[in-house]
Parts: sequence; C-alpha cells; structure tokens
Amino acid sequence: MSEFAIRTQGLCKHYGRKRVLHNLSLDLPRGGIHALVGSNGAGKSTLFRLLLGLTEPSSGSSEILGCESCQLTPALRGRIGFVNEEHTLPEWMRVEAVMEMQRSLYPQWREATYREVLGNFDVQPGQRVSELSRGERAGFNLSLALAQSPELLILDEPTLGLDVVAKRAFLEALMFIGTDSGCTILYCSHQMEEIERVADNLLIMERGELKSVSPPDEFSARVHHWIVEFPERPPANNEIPGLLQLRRIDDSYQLTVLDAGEPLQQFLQDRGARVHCKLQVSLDEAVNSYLAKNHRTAQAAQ
Ligand SMILES: Nc1ncnc2c1ncn2[C@@H]1O[C@H](COP(=O)(O)OP(=O)(O)OP(=O)(O)O)[C@@H](O)[C@H]1O
Repeated sequence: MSEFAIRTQGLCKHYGRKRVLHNLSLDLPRGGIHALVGSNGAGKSTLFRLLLGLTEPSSGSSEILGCESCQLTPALRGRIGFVNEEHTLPEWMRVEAVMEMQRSLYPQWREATYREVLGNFDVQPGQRVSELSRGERAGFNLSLALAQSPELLILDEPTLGLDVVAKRAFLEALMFIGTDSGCTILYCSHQMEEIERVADNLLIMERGELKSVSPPDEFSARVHHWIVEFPERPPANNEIPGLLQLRRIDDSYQLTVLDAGEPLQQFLQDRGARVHCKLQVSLDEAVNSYLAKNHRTAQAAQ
C-alpha cells in the first residue's frame, strides 16, 4: 500500500494556449485534513478533476491511493468520495432511495453519521432531489459522502451555501471522520476560519502553481505586520523586502511582510525609518495578503 494518498509529478494542464496547472508536484501522506486554497481560477478544481481521472493532463502524472489517476477501477473509485460545488445528484430520485442505493454500495456505511449530518436540514425522506433547496442539497450530498467512510474524501467548496448551524455540523462530522477513521480529506475552500478550525495541512495554489505546503499555523507565523514611520515618502513597493501589502495608518505605514527579518530591518534602518512594532497576523490575513499580492486586480491598481 502506498504511504501517500495523493502523488503528482510535474503535473501540467493547458486548455488551448491557456496554462491552468504548471509543473505541480505534491506528495500528500495518508490521513489528516488537507485544505487547498487559492484565488478564483487558481486551478483547484482542475487539480481535483485530474486526480480523479476526469480529465487528462497535458504532461506529468498523478496517483491516487497508489493507482494512476487515468487507471482508476470502479473498485478503487468506491474507496474515494468526491463532492463538487454543484452537488450533482439524481434529480428524479427521492431522498430515501438515493440513500438506500448508496448504503448498498458502501460496506462501511455509517448510518449514525448520515442521520446526524442530515438532521440539520429539514429534508424529508420522500422528497425528490429536484425539490431540495441549494443548502439542503449540499447537506444531503455531504451526509452521503461522510457516511460512505471513504479512504480518501475530496471536497470542492463543500460548505458553499450552508447556514452557520449546518456548516458547524458538517465541520464537526468532518473532524470526527478525519481523526476517527484515518480517512484522508482534501478539501478546497475560501473560508479561512473553517480551515483554521479543521485543517492539519494547508496547501496554497496561485495561478496553477503550488506555492506552499505546511501546517496552517506555520504559514501564518511567516507573515507579520510591521508598523513603520518613514522620514519622508515610503520606498516603492517592489523595493521593500518581503512586502505583500502596504497600508497607510495616520502618519505610519502598516507593512504586511512574508519571511522578512534581518533584510527588512536593515533596509528600514538604511532609510532612517522607525519600526514601532511587529504584530502577528491571523491565518485569514496571512493567506489573503499573500494571495492579494499577485491578484490581477491588485496588480492593475499598482
Ligand atoms: N474546460 C475548460 N476550458 C478552458 N478553460 C478552462 C476549462 N476549465 C477550466 N478552465 C480555466 O482554468 C482555470 C482554472 O479553473 P479552476 O476551475 O480549476 O479554478 P479554481 O481554482 O477551482 O477556481 P474557483 O475558486 O473560482 O472555483 C480558470 O482560469 C478557468 O477559466
């Protein structure tokens, strides 16, 4: 058995002349909750589709539970759960019938998990899938996925459209499954407070490239706010070592910086700047400042 749940090597994907994934190499060990973040269009869903063998790479390779993505057998697919943001389900079927079909397909079916997660929604067993609201459909789909006890669970923005109570219930079920059954969960979200709560590992993607893989708190520890006063105008953004964002606060400036220690200290000293303090940042601020630096609109505004 491969010690990795997911392995990719030099994975590339182009659509015509558009480069969507570039040289992505990743070794994801089995177990734990791995959160994938990135701006819109970074390539997260494309990576999921490649891993699941739903689309072919332009070059490079990917493996999932030790099997090449393009050769996944129905038996192996049965060990992998996948929930996409559209929550694709058979519209014409009744809730009870969908559940029974799933229960018969998955020997490790967890009835208690199914009932607990679905219990947060006013979904009746006799309702047709087509009659469910967006949030109910999401909740139903997630309760099915979590109850299947898959070895690997891939979730593409699973909590989109859920209210706070449903979201909390889902996250608790996710954490339970992650710790109790040893399931590997790869989960993509824009909700940083969720990630902070549940994720053991944080993967950051930017424009088709994997930029960082580390525990979430290790990533936020790399980013700080430095509150600085310059004697005159501040230097140009691209001169400041490690700068992600610069914001004016009264007579001072807040520099949000990545991995900036001694070189930044020296740079500021050389310009006669006074450092008032250095502050830790939340994961939300750290990731958003990091992604904002290379965001198209941020660049256009500079
Ligand atoms: N079939 C396709 N043909 C052409 N371009 C595509 C196709 N599928 C995806 N893309 C492009 O690939 C890029 C990555 O898309 P993808 O859906 O993987 O991004 P994402 O990171 O999941 O974004 P989001 O957070 O907005 O869901 C986008 O720029 C998208 O327009």
